[in-house]
Amino acid sequence: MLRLDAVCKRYGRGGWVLRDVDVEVPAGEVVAFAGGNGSGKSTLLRIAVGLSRPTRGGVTARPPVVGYVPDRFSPGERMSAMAYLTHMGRVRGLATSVASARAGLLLERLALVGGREAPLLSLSKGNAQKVALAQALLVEPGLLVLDEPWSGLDADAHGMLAEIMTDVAASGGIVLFTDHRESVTRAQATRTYRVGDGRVSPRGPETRAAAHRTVADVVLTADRDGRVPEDLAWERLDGVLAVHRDTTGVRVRVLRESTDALLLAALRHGWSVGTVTETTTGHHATPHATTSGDTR
Ligand SMILES: Nc1ncnc2c1ncn2[C@@H]1O[C@H](COP(=O)(O)OP(=O)(O)OP(=O)(O)O)[C@@H](O)[C@H]1O
Repeated sequence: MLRLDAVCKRYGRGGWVLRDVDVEVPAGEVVAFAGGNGSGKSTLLRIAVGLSRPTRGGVTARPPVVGYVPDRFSPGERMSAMAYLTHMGRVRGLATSVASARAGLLLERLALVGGREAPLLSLSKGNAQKVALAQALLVEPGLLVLDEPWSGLDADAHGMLAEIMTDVAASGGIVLFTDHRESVTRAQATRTYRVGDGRVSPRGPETRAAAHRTVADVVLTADRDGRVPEDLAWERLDGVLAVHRDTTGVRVRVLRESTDALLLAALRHGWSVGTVTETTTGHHATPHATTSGDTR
């Protein structure tokens, strides 16, 4: 649970950026804040994580472990991604060996390009973004806050990011993120708020259906007769949240309501269905249905 109560914010003597913002987020939710440039989204996130103080009102029930990825992470540091993350892990209370093992795993999962020993200042925007994300995940966060997290990330990392967000929510954490694209907020969030004119208001049908969302992890493999299936732009199919390709096939996380359409498309393109595992994201997330086997 995270609560923003009657939060108001102005910078100095400027106009009100946020006025009387009331937001209550139960554990297990992925919440999007959509709004135009300068509407106050970043301000809202900084208040939620505790980096900025509201002029009036307050934030209560913030989970103790917070991971934050700012909209821009451009460290002018010569130290490498590994050294930086290990150091940040130690700052967050991890032993050096645990911090460096965790850093290594995260950089591998996020597929940092250019090598983990490259100086931070030499990283591209997208790769720096991956380091910022790894930093936020060094200790499993109860609150993960991401400011425009998709900007600059490549397609593979898009899928991975969506998967990470779902994982945090599935283990009872809260995820807050901003994006100005409605298609993204609709696909990724369990509830969406619109930020504009200083106000933050709930939006869209997903808000009402929010509390528990069921997703399916679909494992697809090459057909048994050895025919090589056609690769699809899985990321573009309806309801797809994450895509992970490996040598044996592809794993796709998809909203339950879009699972049948995804399976149909896969079968039509020569894929074989390995397993379909459903998980409900929400407060008490449990895997609750599994089917397996060749469905052909
Ligand atoms: N530190 C600051 N000092 C003064 N004004 C600020 C500060 N940070 C933000 N603002 C102002 O507050 C308003 C909201 O900015 P904010 O960065 O929160 O918006 P945003 O919705 O995140 O925008 P964008 O989508 O362009 O990143 C803007 O008018 C901005 O100029």
